[in-house]
Amino acid sequence: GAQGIGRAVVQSLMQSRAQVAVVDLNRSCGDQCKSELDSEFGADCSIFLQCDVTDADALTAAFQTTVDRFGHLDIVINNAGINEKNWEKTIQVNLTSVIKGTYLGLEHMSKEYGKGGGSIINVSSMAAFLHSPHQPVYTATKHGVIGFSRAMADASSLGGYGVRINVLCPAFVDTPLLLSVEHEDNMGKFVKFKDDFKKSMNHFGVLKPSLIADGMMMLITDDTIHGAVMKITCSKGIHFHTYEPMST
Ligand SMILES: NC(=O)C1=CN([C@@H]2O[C@H](COP(=O)(O)OP(=O)(O)OC[C@H]3O[C@@H](n4cnc5c(N)ncnc54)[C@H](O)[C@@H]3O)[C@@H](O)[C@H]2O)C=CC1
Ligand SMILES: CCCCCC(=O)/C=C/[C@H]1[C@H](O)CC(=O)[C@@H]1CCCCCCC(=O)O
Repeated sequence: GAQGIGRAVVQSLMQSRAQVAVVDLNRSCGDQCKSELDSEFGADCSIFLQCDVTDADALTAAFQTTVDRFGHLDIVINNAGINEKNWEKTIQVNLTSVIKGTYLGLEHMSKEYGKGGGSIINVSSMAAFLHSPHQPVYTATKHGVIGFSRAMADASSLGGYGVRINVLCPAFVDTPLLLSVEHEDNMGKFVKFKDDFKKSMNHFGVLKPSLIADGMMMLITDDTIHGAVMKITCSKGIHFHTYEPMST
């Protein structure tokens, strides 16, 4: 992502000397992000690829271009997310493309395909734990991201893929997406519940994107974390959801 949480994560990755492909639909935002990264880190360390993640062929090509450019892939972050107005599109961006991005990540990183392993982080939301009348389909997609990622993490363990798969669930974060909740263009008919949403935001507080980047870097660098669901909230900071162990 070229803005919001994605932009903060790119900054942290590049400060840690990673080479990064920024994939985003928004060309002007992507161009601006790329030129900022070039000034700070040099032009060879990043590429911007304009891509609609719901276009399966374009997403496949973006992965291939990245591998062609940098030689291999170690980390995939499926971060793109939109709000509610067009519910089918919301499912395509928030869930279908996360699944597609995970499968493409495995094609390029899994030991099953003779690759060297890696790490995938799928971005969900605290909306997966505390549902909201303001965003029913957004909420459903974020539940879906967790279910899919946990099951894939188990598949990766059992299949010896060598790829860690984790989920990150932020509460409210100060990004352009958060401002979108005031607009009918993004929320559709649920915009009328915006006062409720704002009340919840005032109550729980709003996080800085840099804290989400810190959580993301923990998931990337700690190779003991696999199949985990990280939550980030104002009240508890970075922490993990605990699940009942599965009965056998
Ligand atoms: N901001 C918040 O309060 C929270 C955000 N999240 C999640 O974090 C993720 C990032 O959100 P933010 O940075 O806040 O949003 P944002 O709107 O600031 O950034 C999202 C980026 O995704 C890109 N994007 C949207 N549709 C796309 C598509 N079809 N193809 C490619 N790129 C596309 C946008 O151009 C934008 O640059 C999302 O999955 C969101 O659901 C989760 C919890 C809280
Ligand atoms: C519109 C995009 C931003 C979406 C932010 C988000 O994911 C919001 C989730 C809220 C959901 O809609 C209803 C809520 O209550 C969620 C936020 C909850 C934050 C909980 C923090 C708890 C704590 O501090 O302990």
